[in-house]
Amino acid sequence: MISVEEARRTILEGLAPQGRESLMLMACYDRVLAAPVLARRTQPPADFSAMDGYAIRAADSTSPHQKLKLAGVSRAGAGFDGPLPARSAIRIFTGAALPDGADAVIMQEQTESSGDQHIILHKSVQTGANIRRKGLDFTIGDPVLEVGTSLSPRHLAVIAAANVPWVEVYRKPRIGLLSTGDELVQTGETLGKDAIIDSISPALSAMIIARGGDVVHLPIARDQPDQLAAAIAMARGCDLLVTVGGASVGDYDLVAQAMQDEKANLAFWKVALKPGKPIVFGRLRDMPLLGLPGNPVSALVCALLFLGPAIDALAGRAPRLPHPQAARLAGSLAANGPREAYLRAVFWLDAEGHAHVKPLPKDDSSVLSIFAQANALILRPPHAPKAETDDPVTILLLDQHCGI
Ligand SMILES: Nc1nc2c(c(=O)[nH]1)N[C@H]1C(S)=C(S)[C@@H](COP(=O)(O)OP(=O)(O)OC[C@H]3O[C@@H](n4cnc5c(N)ncnc54)[C@H](O)[C@@H]3O)O[C@H]1N2
Ligand code: MOO
Repeated sequence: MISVEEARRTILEGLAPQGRESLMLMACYDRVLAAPVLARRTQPPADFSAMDGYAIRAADSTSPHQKLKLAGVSRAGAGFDGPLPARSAIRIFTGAALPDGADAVIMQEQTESSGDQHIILHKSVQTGANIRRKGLDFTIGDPVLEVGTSLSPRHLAVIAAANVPWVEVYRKPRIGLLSTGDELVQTGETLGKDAIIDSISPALSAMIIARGGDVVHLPIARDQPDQLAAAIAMARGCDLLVTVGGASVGDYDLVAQAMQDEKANLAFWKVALKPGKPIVFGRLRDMPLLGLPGNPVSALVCALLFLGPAIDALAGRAPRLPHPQAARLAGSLAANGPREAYLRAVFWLDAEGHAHVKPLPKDDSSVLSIFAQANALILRPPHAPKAETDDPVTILLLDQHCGI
């Protein structure tokens, strides 16, 4: 059995974006840049006022109560035409271009109108006061964003300001999703005596979308080699095929077998992890295949630890994992066995901001109702000794960011 870390490294090593496309800016939210964004204009395009007030020569403000003639107006989008006349001021508004010859803006609160087309200055101002210089933000040709940036609203703002309407992004990874098992039916279908509802596909489907992939839904494959082979064949063109169930050693657990039959390159089929020991990874011809275990909690914990980072790598992002955090244990834990364990738990902050975590009961990998109450996992290294109330433990938060 290999470690969680080694398994993740093996999965990620061969994964990279499989294509790129040019998209309209407004369609780029949460996509990943495949080329740097270069500014197609200078921003601001000229020296602009940062305040409502008067454009002046700073030298005219040095003597107290200086009176200046009002020579015109400069508004955002409609600047004053011509140079600033001597011993004059131009009424100027925030975002308006500075007239030639002016080298400062005095805020209107620091002036007073004398009622005869003149103003009186109540303060002296320095050269450059309240001016946003041309190119303060960026200059034409400047790289404003780098390859690999995950585009959030603030990134869209700078791309728009740089006058870039089309953006080069990586194509979304296509993730095939294939559940296996004779017992499986879909939610809402008529239930046979031994039926189990496929609860994992809807969860993984949501996670794939949340992590930036497109889901290719494949039909449930029954526990027969030819059915599984047919379903796998339908996944052609996917960037990654995820199978669920059939990853263990039972007579009807066919995923590793199918990979051997197809002469796939099988990298591993067991990881020292609890829950989630039977997890398969390999390559079928050119397509990577991640075989998740069928127990629902195991499948979702494996998705968090392996599938999420794999989608990130295929999408061109740095692989994301929940950040480990320290918390005080509220309860007790038995010594851990040889597998790295992830225990369902509830985390909270007390009034002083200290983190606490309480392990949840029924730690069986089929029990979804408890997993649904958890907001954290306690991470137990292999062979961790038993732990008691107030002992420090490491937790991972199950927040929106991880997609589970
Ligand atoms: N002799 C051994 N038996 C098992 C081992 C082992 O090492 N030796 N490992 C156990 C562990 S750990 C797990 S986890 C499971 C994983 O088994 P499989 O990946 O082969 O999954 P199945 O046998 O197909 O199903 C297990 C369980 O999960 C239910 N299931 C399957 N798919 C879904 C789905 N899409 N939605 C909801 N529930 C699903 C299925 O009905 C079974 O109850 O193997 C242990 N056995
Ligand atoms: O993945 Mo299995 O949980 O370890 O039940």
